[in-house]
Amino acid sequence: MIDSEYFPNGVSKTEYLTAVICAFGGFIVWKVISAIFFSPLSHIPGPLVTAVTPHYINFLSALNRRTVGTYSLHKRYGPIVRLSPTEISVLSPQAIKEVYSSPQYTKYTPLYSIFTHFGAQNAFTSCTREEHGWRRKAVSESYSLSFVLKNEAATGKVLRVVKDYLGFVESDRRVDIYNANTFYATDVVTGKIFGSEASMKTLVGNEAHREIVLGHYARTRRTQVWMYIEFPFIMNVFEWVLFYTGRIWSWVCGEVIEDWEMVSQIQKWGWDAYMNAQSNSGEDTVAGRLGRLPQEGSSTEGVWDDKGAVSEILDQMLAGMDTTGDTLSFLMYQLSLAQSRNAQKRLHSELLDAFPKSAEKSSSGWPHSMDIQSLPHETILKVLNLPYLDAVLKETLRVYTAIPITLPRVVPPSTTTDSVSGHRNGRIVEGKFIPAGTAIGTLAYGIHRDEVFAVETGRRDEPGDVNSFLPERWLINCGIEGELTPDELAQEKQRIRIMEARLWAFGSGARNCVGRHLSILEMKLLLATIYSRYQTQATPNSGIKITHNRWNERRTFRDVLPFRGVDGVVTFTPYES
Ligand code: HEM
Repeated sequence: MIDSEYFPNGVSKTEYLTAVICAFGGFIVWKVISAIFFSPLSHIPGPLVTAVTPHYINFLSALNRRTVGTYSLHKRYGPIVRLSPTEISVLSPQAIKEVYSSPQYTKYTPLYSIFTHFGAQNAFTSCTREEHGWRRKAVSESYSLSFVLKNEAATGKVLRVVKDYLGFVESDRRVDIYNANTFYATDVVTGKIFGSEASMKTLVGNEAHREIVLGHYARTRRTQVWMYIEFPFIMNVFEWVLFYTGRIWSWVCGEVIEDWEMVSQIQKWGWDAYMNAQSNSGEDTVAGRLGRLPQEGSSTEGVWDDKGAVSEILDQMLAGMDTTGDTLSFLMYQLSLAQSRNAQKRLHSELLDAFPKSAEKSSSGWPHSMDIQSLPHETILKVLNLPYLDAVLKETLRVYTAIPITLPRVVPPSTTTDSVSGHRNGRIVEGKFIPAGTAIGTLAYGIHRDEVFAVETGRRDEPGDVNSFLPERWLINCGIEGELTPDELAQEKQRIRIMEARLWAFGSGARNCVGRHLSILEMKLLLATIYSRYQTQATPNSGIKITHNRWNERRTFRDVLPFRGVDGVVTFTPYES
């Protein structure tokens, strides 16, 4: 009889099990050691755990701490840091130039592909230079500085929405600025795309439009976007299951579910507005231009159908709504805090000096009177060049940049061998060889905390370190009056030029923000109108019931929450006339 504790060859089961466990353990140890010492990214500085697994950075994402966590790693390990076995982060002007100025670094698709609409690519999501170039060419003219400022009708469209904003504030001077500013940015960008008549009218109280916008930013939607970014595989499987369940349902019940019926409210609105814009061709709008493209044959390199055009339009709409809305909210909230009282006073004085109340001195009565539909070109240029207004906006874009996260690209292959390292098939970034296929990116949050932004004001109540909000750092001699020698003046100008070159809120290279001129114009026109008329004051814990408190709802997509925990209500008090 054979003892059940032993195999026929005499080896005990315990010995056998021990051998299997040891072999498995050895395999794991070998995998870990080889990942740490021999993997393609093992020579990149970073915590050991990031050489072995992507779960460290995924864990930070789950805690809403990816951006600040990556920045801390840079502070510890320097300008290049490994985030996972297949991803690195870089933080230097040279690396930005290498990665974002070269069209060979393509976009990293798991992040960008969630911004496609109706299954069609657009300028933002297209990956390679070939896919992107012709789309970008087709849209960029409508957003160039000269086109945005082209005529009084173009700027008049923005002013009409500024007037609606004033009406919104006048109806209740305690304003949930998050909603107000998202509404404002939405009405402006849809006015630009579809024309004033066909735009969204959220500020003047169109409830259906408000519901669409707020629904788009509701917590569930944000979580969904976050899931797509962090767990693309799970979400793709989920989508696949949903798609085939729909097909089986159609087959069993005979009820056909069209693909477009599964799209969101805002996508449906964009589709209808685009179709209407094609039949109302009177106004020169972005939608009208895009609709005409295929017939005019302007896009020779690519094929443009209705789905492609609507995808492009939705991309512009969504890219222009919360970026601009959030920037305005951060700026207004910061100015409304007690510590910014002087900044607000200074802005008000600058506006009154530039546009005195007496109508004959002011070019049109604006900003004190809104009985106008457009402003002369010189007035617009004057607004754009007001130094303190400009400084406040730049400082907001620096400290509270609306897209602080890593913008990922993929390292391209190379055809030549690097003469210094002898490596093939990859690129040298920050002096290190990075193999082709590695995800690489930088984050504005970190770039904007570089020492070049630090200033010495000499005042204890105005710390000039990189984390404080100090618009004065963008002014010559930090706005402190006094004579400067020619050398000192030249140094100051150089200091500001360097800071301007580092400001990365709108990205850089061929994929930079197409809407930045529109965005700056709309923000400055609104801010000039508001701060020449009103004092604003933050009212934390206002007790106002806010149905969609987006302030607290933001997930990792923008994981830096400057004003966490406050309800975002600001009181507008008119200055004595
Ligand atoms: C404060 C406001 C804004 C900020 C901070 C901002 C920021 C950015 C950034 C950083 C990028 C580059 C993304 C990347 O490289 O992956 C970008 C791209 C883009 N933005 Fe903006 N944006 C703003 C407003 C707008 C507005 C008003 C529009 C309206 C048209 C817009 C449309 C776009 C589009 C279409 C792209 C993709 C460009 C391309 O890939 O060719 N943005 N934006």
